[in-house]
Amino acid sequence: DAFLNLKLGSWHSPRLCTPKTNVMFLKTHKTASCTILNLLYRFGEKHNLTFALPKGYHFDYPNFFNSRSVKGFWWQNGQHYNMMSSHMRFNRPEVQSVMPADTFYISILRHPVSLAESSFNYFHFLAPAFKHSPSFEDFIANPWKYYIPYLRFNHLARNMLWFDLGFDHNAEFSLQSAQSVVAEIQQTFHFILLADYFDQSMVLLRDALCWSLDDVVTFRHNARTNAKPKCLSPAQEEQLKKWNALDWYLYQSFNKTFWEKVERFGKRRMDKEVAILQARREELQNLCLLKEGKPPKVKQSLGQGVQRCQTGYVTMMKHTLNSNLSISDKELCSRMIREEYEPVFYPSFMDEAPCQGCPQLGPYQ
Ligand SMILES: Nc1ncnc2c1ncn2[C@@H]1O[C@H](COP(=O)(O)OS(=O)(=O)O)[C@@H](OP(=O)(O)O)[C@H]1O
Repeated sequence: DAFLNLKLGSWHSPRLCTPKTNVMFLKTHKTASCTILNLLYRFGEKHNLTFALPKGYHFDYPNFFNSRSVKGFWWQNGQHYNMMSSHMRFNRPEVQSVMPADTFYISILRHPVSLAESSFNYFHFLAPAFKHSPSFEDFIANPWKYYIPYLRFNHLARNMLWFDLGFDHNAEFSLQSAQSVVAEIQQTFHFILLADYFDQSMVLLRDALCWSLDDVVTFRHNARTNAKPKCLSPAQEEQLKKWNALDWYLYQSFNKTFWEKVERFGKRRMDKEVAILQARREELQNLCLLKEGKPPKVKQSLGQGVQRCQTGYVTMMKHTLNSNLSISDKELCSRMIREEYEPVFYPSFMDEAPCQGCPQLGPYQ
């Protein structure tokens, strides 16, 4: 059925809604956010949209977002952008001063247990708490031995999503305050995606934005190749949830609303659209990528400066294009594999690389 629809090109049929072009994506860490960035850049490029870009590498992360960190922004000019999508610590009034009033706000969460594992590996040398723990297991067993609250970058080791969304990641958990934070997020963000249900998220996103299905087809970006599945015990998982109690509450809340949305969308319809999305991804992977979606490993190292999305402390998957592509397929495929801040593929709306002139170091240096 999915393949039949695929062949008939049903997702190209005209929609009875107007595609949204003003989108703010709060790019949280280790949540498939580079993959989302890829689709936003592609959509922006296709529709000639403007992006609010940081003056440096990030919007002054981990400090709160300030409109002064947007390249070329001068609030007195009353200028606005269509899209904003780099890492930041969210600050609603400042973001609203840069983005138009009808902006569609989205962000993405991931289950705190797998998020912690990804974060421990990726940010091992950046978060002091991780750096000083001999192993992930040691950290889980006794995080307070390694964690000093409010030490710069230690938020990457505890309630990182809560922090990125602009709240105090060291606050004691209380149901009342957690509920009020969730309510505030719900007031600001129109849709919270879940990395753990990426394809379902894409189907809902496409529906909410009135985009085409091809607009939300992506390859997986920024994945580790050396990620051995960690066999954590149920007790260790519980410890991690307790340690990240604010993020765990956040995740549970938005997981619940996510599945309510799926219910409203229709489960059968969801299954069908997910199947079409997956079939299209496979088709594009077969067309574009060497060895059908099994890209060769590339050891990233600090100082390369190109793929700034990647710190170099872990081995990342690097997509490699098939060599015999036609000119038009090559253009399509190049866009599909474009990483965050890859100057070679800078679209026209990025007149210069945001990192030009920056020291060739990894993130946050
Ligand atoms: N499509 C899709 N579905 C599910 N998961 C995905 C997807 N794309 C990327 N990923 C995983 O997201 C992790 C990278 O997240 P980010 O791109 O947000 O990282 S970063 O903060 O910008 O460095 C990284 O997780 P780990 O591999 O566990 O580290 C990616 O594998």
